[in-house]
Amino acid sequence: MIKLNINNEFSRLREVVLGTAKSNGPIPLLKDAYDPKSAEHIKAGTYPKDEDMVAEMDAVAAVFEKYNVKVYRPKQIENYNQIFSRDIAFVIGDKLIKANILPDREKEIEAIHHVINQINPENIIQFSEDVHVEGGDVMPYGDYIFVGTYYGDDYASYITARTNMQAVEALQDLFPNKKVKSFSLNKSNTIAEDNALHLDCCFQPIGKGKCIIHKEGFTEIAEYKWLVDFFGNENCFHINKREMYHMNSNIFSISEDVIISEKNFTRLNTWLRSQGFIVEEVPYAEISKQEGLLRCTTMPLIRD
Ligand SMILES: NC(=O)NCCC[C@H](N)C(=O)O
Repeated sequence: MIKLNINNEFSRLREVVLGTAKSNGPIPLLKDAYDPKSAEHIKAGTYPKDEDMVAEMDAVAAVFEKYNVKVYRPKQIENYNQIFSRDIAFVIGDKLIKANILPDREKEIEAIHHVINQINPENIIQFSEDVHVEGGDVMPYGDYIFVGTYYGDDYASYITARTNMQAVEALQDLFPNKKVKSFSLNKSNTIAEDNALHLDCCFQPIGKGKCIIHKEGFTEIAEYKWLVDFFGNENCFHINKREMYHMNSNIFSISEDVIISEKNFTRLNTWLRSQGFIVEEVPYAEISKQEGLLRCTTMPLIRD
């Protein structure tokens, strides 16, 4: 049995699901892209190749091995994108919530049944169909659960809006003892620099009471300020539009002190080291072309 335990983004990691890039199938048609950064690379002829992404994910697997973290991989579905495990399900406390994900991605969950079968069925939750939620938008933080969403009436017109207010309510009902705090994120179906696809694309708490944050990711300045006050401005690493585009907030913590980060994130990695973090650098620039990075490709099951 897997004894789920996740209450934040940075306690010592013990077990995790890491996606796979082995068989993504042919380059998608532009009309089938569901995020603007993938679309940009389809148009430019620079869409990432499976073998390059496999090599990048192998580098992450090697870091997990170094830190004795148990890694589960999805079973292969031929010609299907299974890179971003984060979004298909997520763990809060001892519960695994199966995401009601974008229909284009709904087969991904089938490929982790060998993991789900090892979890007490009482701890597996599936919300009703009207509840849209993807794991990239959900972050437990002690007594809080932070949730990225989009408040606009035009929610349905954004393929980049993946978590609705029904999800915020459903999470509050499921965890009555936690404070569920929602954040409305700026969306763009066409311009990647203006699109905070998920909360983890513009914000992430890390160890030592710090966080990474991108102001323009938030539609409500008051909600952005709430986070800055909550962490304290001196503990916030502010990233600009370009850094958000490259997904600097989407690194991944193995513990309070150890962070896996992309090797080209020079400004971020220098700051992290200056704050006493150990930074394990990996190449992830090819994965990044699909508008996801390290947090997106991992789904933690057990932290201390
Ligand atoms: N948590 C995340 O931000 N996941 C990235 C998902 C990227 C994928 N191209 C998508 O649009 O669903």
